[in-house]
Amino acid sequence: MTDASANRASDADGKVGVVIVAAGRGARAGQADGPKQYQRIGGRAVIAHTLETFLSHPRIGPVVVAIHADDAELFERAAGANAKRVFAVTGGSSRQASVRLGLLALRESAPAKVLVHDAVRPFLDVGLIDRTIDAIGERQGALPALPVADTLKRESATGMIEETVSRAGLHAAQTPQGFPFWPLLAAHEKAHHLGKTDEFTDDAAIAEWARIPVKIVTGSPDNVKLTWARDIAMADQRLSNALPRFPDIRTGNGYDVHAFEPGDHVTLCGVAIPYDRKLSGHSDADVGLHALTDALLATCGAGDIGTHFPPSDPQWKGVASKIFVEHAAKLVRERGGRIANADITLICEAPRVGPHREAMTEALAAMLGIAPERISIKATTNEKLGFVGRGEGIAAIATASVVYPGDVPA
Ligand SMILES: Nc1ccn([C@@H]2O[C@H](COP(=O)(O)OP(=O)(O)OP(=O)(O)O)[C@@H](O)[C@H]2O)c(=O)n1
Ligand SMILES: C[C@](O)(CO)[C@H](O)COP(=O)(O)O
Repeated sequence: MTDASANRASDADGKVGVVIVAAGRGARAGQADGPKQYQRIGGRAVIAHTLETFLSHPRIGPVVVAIHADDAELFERAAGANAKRVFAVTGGSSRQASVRLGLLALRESAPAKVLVHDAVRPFLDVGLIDRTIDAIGERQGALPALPVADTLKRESATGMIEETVSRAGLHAAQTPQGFPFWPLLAAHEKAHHLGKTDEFTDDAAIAEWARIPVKIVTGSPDNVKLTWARDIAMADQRLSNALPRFPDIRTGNGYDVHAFEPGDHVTLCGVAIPYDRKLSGHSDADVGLHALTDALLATCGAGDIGTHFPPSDPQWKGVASKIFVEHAAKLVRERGGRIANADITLICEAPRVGPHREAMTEALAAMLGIAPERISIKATTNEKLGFVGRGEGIAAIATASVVYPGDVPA
């Protein structure tokens, strides 16, 4: 709790006092790990969202939070730095009792107007606060409410419908409810002294009993009260959907090189190209497909081509490298990945790649199961530099992009 004077606001500065009731046990929500106001939605406690909205509103002055005697630690943890910007008081055994204790704690600050709000309505907004404050009069309260939209039925003791109740003029009450401070406190005190300590489920009802007129202002459909476990799950879902998403797009690269040896063709990107030499290797030495296999494996951290097809294993002797690429694509798919594109650059002085590009693209599209426009095959010479430039072999660089399910974890 803070130094009271730091938060004290008076009529003079026109700031509005607030009582947030947070002393309930949340029996209907039935959360095993603490009352609903301390459950996390969108990464923060329910009450932290509620506090934030009030504390960042320019018209709001002193804020009192009525908490349960057992919840001091939970509250401090949930409110974080904001715990020091409010007065925490111990609430009572009913909502009404908690409101009264909160109002008593505000007496010293003596605000002209007070808002009473449920901690478990975290989706209130600035407009709703303003509308409510604006409608408070010297002897008039303000209640945000929405017209009832469902047809209403009264149930009999036997579980049958007794009657259909007209919904004309009926509204569902929300909070924050606003009142001139002293008349509301007087009404609560009177009820308390008459032993009426838990018969009013909201402050508009106690005002009605004390003959304080209450004006209805438009509520907000978002301003739901979290009552059941399902409400908490939906609130969390709602806030999570509102967070920026970081789709799980991953890029992998691969590099390979094979030397020439005597022969009559080279196999590049699955296509046999007549040539006066061949590439030496354990398999068909398709340097482009080897680089691409590594790029695909890299997108899911699945090692490299040697992890899956060790050159020491005789079963891979002379095989078509297509099986390496198809295996890597299968691993990607098994993890839910969708290949967005594949890009291969072949680096050689000869043979010429251009005339075979279309056939290579088609072969790769079939291997990967993606459209040809998602495949790019490029070739370049090495400007006669280095081993590639001297015509001793062919190098290849490949890049693959894969979209995996879900988001990048925070
Ligand atoms: N003795 C009480 C009871 C309720 N409240 C507060 O009043 C608001 C609305 O009450 P409700 O939704 O009924 O909360 P709970 O009483 O906690 O729920 P339940 O009735 O399911 O136990 C909540 O912010 C709750 O913490 C309070 O401050 N003190
Ligand atoms: C005050 C209130 O939020 C108005 O709708 C509501 O009455 C409080 O909840 P409870 O279940 O009646 O305690």
